Amino acid sequence: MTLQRLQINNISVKFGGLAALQNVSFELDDNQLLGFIGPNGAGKTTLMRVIMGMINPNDGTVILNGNDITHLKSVHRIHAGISLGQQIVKPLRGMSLLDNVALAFGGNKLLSPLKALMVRGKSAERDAAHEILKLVGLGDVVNKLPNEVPLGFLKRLEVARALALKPTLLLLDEPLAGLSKPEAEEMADLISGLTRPGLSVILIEHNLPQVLRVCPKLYVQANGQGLAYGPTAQVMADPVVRKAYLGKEA
Ligand SMILES: Nc1ncnc2c1ncn2[C@@H]1O[C@H](COP(=O)(O)OP(=O)(O)OP(=O)(O)O)[C@@H](O)[C@H]1O
Repeated sequence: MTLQRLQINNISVKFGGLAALQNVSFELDDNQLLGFIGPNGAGKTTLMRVIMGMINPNDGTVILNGNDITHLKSVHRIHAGISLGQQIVKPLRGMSLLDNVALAFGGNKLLSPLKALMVRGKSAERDAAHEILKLVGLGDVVNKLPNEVPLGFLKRLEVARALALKPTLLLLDEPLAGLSKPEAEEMADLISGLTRPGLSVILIEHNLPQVLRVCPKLYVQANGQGLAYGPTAQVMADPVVRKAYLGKEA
């Protein structure tokens, strides 16, 4: 199944007295790469967690392909085609890069991570994991342990693990953070290349030059509120965005 449409409708989230998200709305169709930007504390990660089912919103709905998934558990959202690459990479340190991906690959079929561990040896899954690692440029280091490779590789591994769940909607939370300029450029190209009919990507990033280079569409948020959404050039020309996000009007 491909992504027909993700609809975020008036989502609000409160953490105690703090309104982390206030009436946030946007839509995403298939084969789109949406850059999701905003200053620190804007609520970007919170919104990704709402889409992934890790946080229950106080108000609003998340609609996937016409179905209300607002209160669906994360595991069922994974089965429905949503996957998340997290900001802080947490590979299983005692396992090779290949096994890290093979394990995630089993995880899209099983409800229990423990059961997924038991299928990690299956050769079909290891073969598929190898293909995914090649896709993210890690084909030559599949047998290395996470501690033996640089952060740039671990960021790619996180993308590979998210891809192993066979998503139609991939959420990536700051995949360029901590990378050098050339590494960030390569990663941005990699992400842009992943987007195709059958896979849409939401890219949360602080690296504005790379976001502007590869994302045809942007969603901008500040202080828990959506500021602008649309084609990149149009959004970046919006005086509200320039003032609130970039700190200047012209
Ligand atoms: N579990 C939580 N409990 C309480 N407050 C939280 C929690 N998670 C996030 N917040 C607060 O909600 C606000 C939005 O945080 P969030 O991490 O979503 O922002 P962000 O845009 O992803 O920021 P950054 O770019 O710094 O990662 C912040 O003020 C943050 O401190």
